[in-house]
This record gives sequence, C-alpha cells and structure tokens, in this order.
Amino acid sequence: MNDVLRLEAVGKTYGKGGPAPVEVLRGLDLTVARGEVVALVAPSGAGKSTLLHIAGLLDTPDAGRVILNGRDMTGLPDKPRTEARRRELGFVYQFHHLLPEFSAAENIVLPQLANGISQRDAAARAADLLGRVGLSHRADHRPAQLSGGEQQRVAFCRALANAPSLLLADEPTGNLDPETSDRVFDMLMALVRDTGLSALIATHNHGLAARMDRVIGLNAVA
Ligand SMILES: Nc1ncnc2c1ncn2[C@@H]1O[C@H](COP(=O)(O)OP(=O)(O)OP(=O)(O)O)[C@@H](O)[C@H]1O
Repeated sequence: MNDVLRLEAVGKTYGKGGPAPVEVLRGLDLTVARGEVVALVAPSGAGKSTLLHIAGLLDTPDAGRVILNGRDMTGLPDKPRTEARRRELGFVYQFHHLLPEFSAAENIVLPQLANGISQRDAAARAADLLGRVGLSHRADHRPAQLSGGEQQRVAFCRALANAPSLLLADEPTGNLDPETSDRVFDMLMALVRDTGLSALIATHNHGLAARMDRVIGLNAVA
C-alpha cells in the first residue's frame, strides 16, 4: 500500500440528467505515492477544484473510485468520510480561512481538540509547527495582525495540525506577490518534507510546479 491516494477512472458531470449537464472529469486516473509531492497544473475551468474536492472527500464522483490509504472511500456514508477527512487529510486554499477571533496558535490548536488531542499536546504541536515556519513570535497574534504571507504560513500549520497523511492544496500561494509566494512556498515544501507528508498541490505557476516531484496536467474534457 504505497499510494496514499489513488483515483481510478474518476468521472464527474455536474447537473447530470438535467437540461445543461457539464462534464468536467472523464476516466481520470491519478496516484500520489507515500512521501510524494505532485503538482496539478490545469487551465482555468479544467476541473482542478472539482478534482481536489473529490480527492478531499468533499464531493463524490459519479464514476470511478477514490482510494485513500488503501481504503475505498467511494460510496461510504458521510460519517466515515468526515472522519477520514479530519484524520488523514489537510487542506490549504488560496485564501487562509483562519478564524479571525482566534490567535495563530489557537487556530492550530482547535482542529486538534476536535480530534480528541489534549490541550497540552495540541499547544505543544502548535508551537512546534509555528517554530518551523519562523512564526513563534506571532503565536498570540490574530490573523488580521499578520501579513498575507504570515497568514498563509499559519494556514499551512493548521493543515498539518492533525498530522495528516495527505495535503491537498489549491493555489496555496496564489494570493501572494511573486517574491513572497516563492519564500512561502519554500516553507511549505520544507514542512512537507520534514514531516514526510504527501501532497497534491494545484497551481498555475509552472515555476513552482517544476519544484515538485511530478507534474500532472489536467485538460478540459470537452
Ligand atoms: N456546481 C456546478 N454546477 C455546474 N457546473 C459547475 C459546478 N461547479 C463547477 N462547474 C463547472 O465545472 C468546470 C470545472 O470547474 P472547477 O471549479 O473544477 O475548475 P477549476 O479548474 O478549478 O477552475 P479555476 O482554476 O478557474 O478555479 C467549470 O466549467 C465550471 O463552470
């Protein structure tokens, strides 16, 4: 079981059976091996978000299978899918989506408490992660008090809070200026490598994609 994620012949059509169906994915095969960082490069509208939602168990394909850590997740009820999402997956988006009323550290502690980790262990992990991205001195600041790059670094730490096996990221540095994007991306890669995480990272940036282990292109179906 060396693949963390395996998508087999995945298909997705929005509005199937309706007057204006939109076929987005057809017969898509994709694997992410343990410890591998894969870039997903796709033109706008090709179905990158759809694919990440399916891989992230937030949406279901209407054909094919989604296998996460050797377990076929296709057709499972919501409860085990939600559980797997909370324990095995980490998410980073273009915008940080941090909780504004909580500090950087609290934003990393809260998802751990939801998974039954003790306050003490959660706080220690948050401190460790913030240290790895050079933000120990910002632990008690709220998101609005942080720069865009700092907010995104906290979002990376939050995604890793529960030690997932797979990170799914949608344009994780797309909201930052090119120089900050490069620096913050380096930190994300260091975090991923240090923790032995696997990742599927969608980006329009070919320079960033070239720094990952493998690049997968996604073309529009129609
Ligand atoms: N709920 C929906 N109903 C109908 N069509 C949809 C729905 N969601 C997405 N689509 C269509 O599916 C296609 C793929 O959308 P998706 O958001 O996956 O693309 P994307 O590659 O992430 O694009 P971008 O880079 O612009 O975010 C688009 O043509 C979009 O209009």
